[in-house]
Amino acid sequence: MPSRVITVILNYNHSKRFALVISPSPQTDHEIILREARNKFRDKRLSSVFLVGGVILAQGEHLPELVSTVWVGKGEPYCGPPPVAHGSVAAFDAEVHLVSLKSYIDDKAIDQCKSVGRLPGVKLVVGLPDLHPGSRFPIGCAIAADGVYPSLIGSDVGCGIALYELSARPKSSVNPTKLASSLRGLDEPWSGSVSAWLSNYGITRSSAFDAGSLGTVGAGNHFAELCSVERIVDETVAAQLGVVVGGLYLLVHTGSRSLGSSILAAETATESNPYIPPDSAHLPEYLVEHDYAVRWAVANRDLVAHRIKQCIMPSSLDDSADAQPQLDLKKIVDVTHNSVTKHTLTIGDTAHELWVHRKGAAPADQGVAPCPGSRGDFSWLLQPTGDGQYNAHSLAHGAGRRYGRNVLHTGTKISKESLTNTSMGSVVICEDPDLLLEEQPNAYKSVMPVFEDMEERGICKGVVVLRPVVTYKMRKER
Ligand SMILES: Nc1nc2c(ncn2[C@@H]2O[C@H](COP(=O)(O)O)[C@@H](O)[C@H]2O)c(=O)[nH]1
Ligand SMILES: [Mn+2]
Repeated sequence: MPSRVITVILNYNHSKRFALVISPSPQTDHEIILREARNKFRDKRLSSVFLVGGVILAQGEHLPELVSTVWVGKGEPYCGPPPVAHGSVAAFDAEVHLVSLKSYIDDKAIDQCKSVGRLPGVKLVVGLPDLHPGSRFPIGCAIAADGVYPSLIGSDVGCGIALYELSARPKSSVNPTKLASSLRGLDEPWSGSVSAWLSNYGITRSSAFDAGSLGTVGAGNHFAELCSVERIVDETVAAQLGVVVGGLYLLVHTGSRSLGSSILAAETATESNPYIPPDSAHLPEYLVEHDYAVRWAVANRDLVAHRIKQCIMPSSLDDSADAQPQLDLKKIVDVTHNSVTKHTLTIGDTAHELWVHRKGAAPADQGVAPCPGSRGDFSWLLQPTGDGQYNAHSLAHGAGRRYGRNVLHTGTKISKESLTNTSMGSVVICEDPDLLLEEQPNAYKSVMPVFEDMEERGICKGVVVLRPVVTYKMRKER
């Protein structure tokens, strides 16, 4: 078993806790946990190790694979959270489906899918062809369970990708360098009324993240990309969407920024992967927060698009003077790829009402979904097909990472110029050198096999192929 990190909590005082790395060792996990706990908590009397629900880890035993939190005590009864549903930490094996013949899939991601399939209540795990390992749970994956595991959705609740029309027929030919230089001020807080913008999405609450973050792309894997149409594969669907050759479009990939992390942090304050059973009184409370983050993320993508249009096609409209600012460009599609939603799925011969967790998976029951490749590859618009049973009503949300971020800092040095000007003729704006390197096209799998794997499995067909023109990540203008 490779090294793993667990949280050790003092049974009678939950504010006392520490992270423990357990590496392969001749000692048992029981011995290692007690030795370290006695040291850290300065109490030689510590003698018992509990798993969630009060199950005792016996002397000489190793921890079950999926356990990430333990409580240590000195003989008193267990004081941690109640047992998980089904009353046991022993998990059941779920079905694991992989949609991949051609796409590269890291073994670690498959192991993560199998581990998740052993969590209580999980009935089906679908690894899509963009599947790749996450720090704890797989990405590019849909997980159907009786109840909800907030940690499986990740911290960026509501993250997704939307496509907007900037211009159906630009007046002059598109010049990537000129367009790139017009994208300014996008990392600054927006000057308009964030509460008025949020009210367009039915959001009347406010958060500490509204003023500084709403309308900004955010770092990491997020991006805004101007694209042209490379090829129309399905004329009928493209016409329904209003996507035409010669048009200029905008893909926006961003989420709920720190709002989503704050929601996950609240759920995981005492346990790193809590389970909310379907009949729990907490489930509706959690869903209120989840839905808030999902709507906030939609509002965020729209505001990023609105600001980008203002940069490229400045109008007389001054957002700071507008009492009720509105999205002023046509949105073609918007899909959320980190969320949980309810679906009916037949497992074996039985139909189940299940919560489908999508961690980097596009819904396949809401019409056309974007599948971005990378800033040096094409992006696809996909029409879902089939009955959604094999793929838990989900599609790949992108090409998926091929290499972890650290790997990209090793090897031959690549010039800034070759990273900011791609082989597709597009321009990249990213003034953070680390991010520029970590998000380079080579970091991602090729999108074509990802698309072909899904098409061959009968879960989607191609509609439009988009070519990147300018990819905006971030500027350092302050
Ligand atoms: N068209 C572009 N696609 C990109 C870019 N950077 C990443 N990607 C793709 O998006 C998904 C997003 O996945 P997430 O897990 O980070 O939400 C990723 O799998 C890539 O395929 C880009 O600059 N342009
Ligand atoms: Mn995302």
